[in-house]
Amino acid sequence: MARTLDLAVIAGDGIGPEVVREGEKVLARALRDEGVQLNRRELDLGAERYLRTGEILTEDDMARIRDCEAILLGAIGDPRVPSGVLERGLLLKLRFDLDHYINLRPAKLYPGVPTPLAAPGDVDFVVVREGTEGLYCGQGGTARTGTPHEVATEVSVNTAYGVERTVRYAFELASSRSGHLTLVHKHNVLVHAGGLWARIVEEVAREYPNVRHDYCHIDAATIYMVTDPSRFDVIVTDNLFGDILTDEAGAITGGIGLAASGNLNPTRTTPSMFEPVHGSAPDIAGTSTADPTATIASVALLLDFLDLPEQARRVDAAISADMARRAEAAAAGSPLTRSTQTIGDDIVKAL
Ligand SMILES: NC(=O)C1=CN([C@@H]2O[C@H](COP(=O)(O)OP(=O)(O)OC[C@H]3O[C@@H](n4cnc5c(N)ncnc54)[C@H](O)[C@@H]3O)[C@@H](O)[C@H]2O)C=CC1
Ligand SMILES: CC(C)CC(=O)C(=O)O
Ligand SMILES: [Mg+2]
Repeated sequence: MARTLDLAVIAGDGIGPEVVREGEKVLARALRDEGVQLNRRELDLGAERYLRTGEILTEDDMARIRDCEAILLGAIGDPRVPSGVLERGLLLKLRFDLDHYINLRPAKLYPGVPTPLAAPGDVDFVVVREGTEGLYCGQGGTARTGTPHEVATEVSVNTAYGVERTVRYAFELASSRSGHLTLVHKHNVLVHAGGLWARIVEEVAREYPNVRHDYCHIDAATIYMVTDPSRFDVIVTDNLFGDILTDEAGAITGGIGLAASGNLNPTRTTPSMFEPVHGSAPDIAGTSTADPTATIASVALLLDFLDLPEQARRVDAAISADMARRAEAAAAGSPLTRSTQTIGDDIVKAL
């Protein structure tokens, strides 16, 4: 029987619909070549629906999403909606409810791609960011609200269960790569959470004698990321540090418009979600200048996760070919300026 892929599509806000359109174009082409039938289910979620109906994510939406094998998401967030309403109520709710405990964010500098790095070297690492805990749990609140004595708290929740499954995933990944794992945290100050992470890394490390592991405080990690990024292979870190570090990783590898991510539930009991690292970029929405490559690279992660590695490899190769074209044009002194749609079309052609 022919394989089918039931995909939930959440284009979202700002540039989300623009980049998802291109991601879907590439996905459709890659699946067609493999004889896989794509059943797409578009969900009207995000700012427009919220402003129209007051709804963010209903039980019915969740049921329709849970029915799918995977989710392709653009971005969530709109200046017309108070900050956090959609980010927490929609994006984080999806990640938490679907138990996306691994937020996988590869960072690779393609040859010749412009980078702000003085000495680029070999930049090819993966950030394994914990996805369901930490400071993003929503534990906290305010007291004496609106007074000069207001107190606001935001509590970072770290469980041994949550940290261990993330660390274990990162060690597995490291043992399939160069065998080097770095824990990034701030255990010199965040002694409780950092202490737990460091202890669990030491414990799990005993099972992986083939993986060398070290430690880096988050503040120093932001330095090394621009001065010596080749020191990293697999970084494992918490939700907030991983969020910040991966925007920086995007910036050093050619721009945030190239950075892909997968929100994975490795147990496969719920659909995993693939999305660019960037947000809804309201500053460029509607201008057709957004780079869809991050979304297309997220499609490659989706294909790989869904056991279509050959198709994933082909999409990656098409992106590499497009990167080479960019590099050639830049080296010749006439950098390519293409619309979102043209970049998508060019990558489809390269497939
Ligand atoms: N996963 C998600 O849905 C995320 C949502 N957000 C939300 O997005 C909104 C905007 O947040 P910002 O902090 O401005 O972050 P952002 O990532 O949307 O934009 C940061 C900068 O990167 C540029 N940029 C982003 N994507 C690009 C692309 N594909 N091609 C070229 N340039 C690109 C933007 O123009 C902007 O200058 C907020 O509402 C925020 O909460 C932010 C990050 C992730
Ligand atoms: C908007 C946040 C909830 C998410 C974010 O910035 C990210 O996951 O990179
Ligand atoms: Mg982010």
